[in-house]
Amino acid sequence: MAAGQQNPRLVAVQVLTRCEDGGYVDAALDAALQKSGLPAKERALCTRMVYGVTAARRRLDAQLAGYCAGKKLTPPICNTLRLGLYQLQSMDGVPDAAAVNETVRLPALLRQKSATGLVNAVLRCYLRDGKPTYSGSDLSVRYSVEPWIAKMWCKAYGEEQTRQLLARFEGEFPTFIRVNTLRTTAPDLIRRLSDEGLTAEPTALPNCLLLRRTGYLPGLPSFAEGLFHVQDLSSQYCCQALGAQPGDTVLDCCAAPGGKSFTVAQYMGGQGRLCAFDIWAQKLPKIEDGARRLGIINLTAACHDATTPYTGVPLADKILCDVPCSGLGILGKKPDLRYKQRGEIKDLPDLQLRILKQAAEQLRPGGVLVYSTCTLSPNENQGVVGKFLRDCPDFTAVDLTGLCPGATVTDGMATLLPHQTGSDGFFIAKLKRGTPCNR
Ligand SMILES: C[S@@+](CC[C@H](N)C(=O)[O-])C[C@H]1O[C@@H](n2cnc3c(N)ncnc32)[C@H](O)[C@@H]1O
Repeated sequence: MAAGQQNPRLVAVQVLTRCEDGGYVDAALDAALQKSGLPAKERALCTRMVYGVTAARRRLDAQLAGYCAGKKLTPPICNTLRLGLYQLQSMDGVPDAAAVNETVRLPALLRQKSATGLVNAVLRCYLRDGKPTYSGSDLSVRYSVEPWIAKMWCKAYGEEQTRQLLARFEGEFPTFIRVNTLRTTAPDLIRRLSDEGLTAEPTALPNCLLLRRTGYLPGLPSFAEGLFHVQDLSSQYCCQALGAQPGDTVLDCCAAPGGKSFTVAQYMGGQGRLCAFDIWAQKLPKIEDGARRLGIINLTAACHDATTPYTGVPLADKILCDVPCSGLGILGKKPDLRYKQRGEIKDLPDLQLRILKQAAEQLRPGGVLVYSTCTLSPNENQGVVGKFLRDCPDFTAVDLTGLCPGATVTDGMATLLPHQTGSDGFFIAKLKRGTPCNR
């Protein structure tokens, strides 16, 4: 490492320590990497370490407890030990000797030199023991989630499904993209991406492609030309469920950063009216920039709190309520969500129901509303829709059987479990408003 250059492990420990008080890993890492001046390869290493240690934190702590009993650890030293153990367990490309030697240097760099001996002793002892893996039967420790999450899933899906679901979150998640049908076709985009060195494959869903190898996608000429946007398969099924048609009036109540609005606009063939709302004005430029890049001309982005009436907005043919949620379906991509406390998300079902009921007021008779989340929490999913259907008898659930291969459909509503669909954990309910004669 050149003199004065940042150390990727040091940056990783600093980010991990900063996030322990509740900061978001992705934001803290982005900010630290920008300041760090690290070259691309070291940035990738640092990123892998931060995400990996975060995803395994609960299990690493359980294992470290056996080596550090009775020792008082400061947060930076605790994170140094987690990082050391993680490298020895999960980073095949880092030789054991390098993992230990580089990690043992960190206490001095963190101005906690007195902990050097402890870090050295713990890591060498773990190596001498033959790098044992966690041998307990507690799913929440083995797969590193808060106990209430494992318990909730065992109750909802059974223990074996929960094990498979949690194991899936430890693997790599593929990248899916959405063909911009306003500008190209799937076969043409596949050829174009191949010229740019990427392998894209069709999926069961038309115009959804799976990328086998990815790099920095926004750097591709085809991206700059607006031929696609990145969007998970589950989100694309959600947009398909809405069934927007050219000429429709469509509201997207919780639209930022805009991925689903863009796909819906493509189903609309650029014709009709698409209002993309979000409560945060600072998020609107992301929607507007994306729409501009993709050549979408029938989308208007505006600031609106979806729990309040939509004044001056026409009744809609289709409404998408992709509500704020606990995100438990995307633990593989956002590892810090594994440690959400139940209390932090207890108010979400109430907010989600208020957003859904307000949207319902804005739907024309005979219109269709899709309620979706990227969480696997029955309270936020079937619980909210169940209450809605009881309170709003002019709505019925449209059966989503057959929408997405591998999805579990109960009472017409689809739950997408990642180990069954190969995509994000997701929930989709399609609700139709009766026409005056059948209300
Ligand atoms: C799950 S995200 C939406 C993702 C988006 N549909 C997409 O596909 O790109 C939920 C969004 O709801 C917004 N939001 C939260 N509370 C809201 C409210 N009361 N009214 C409108 N939007 C809200 C958040 O700012 C966030 O952007």
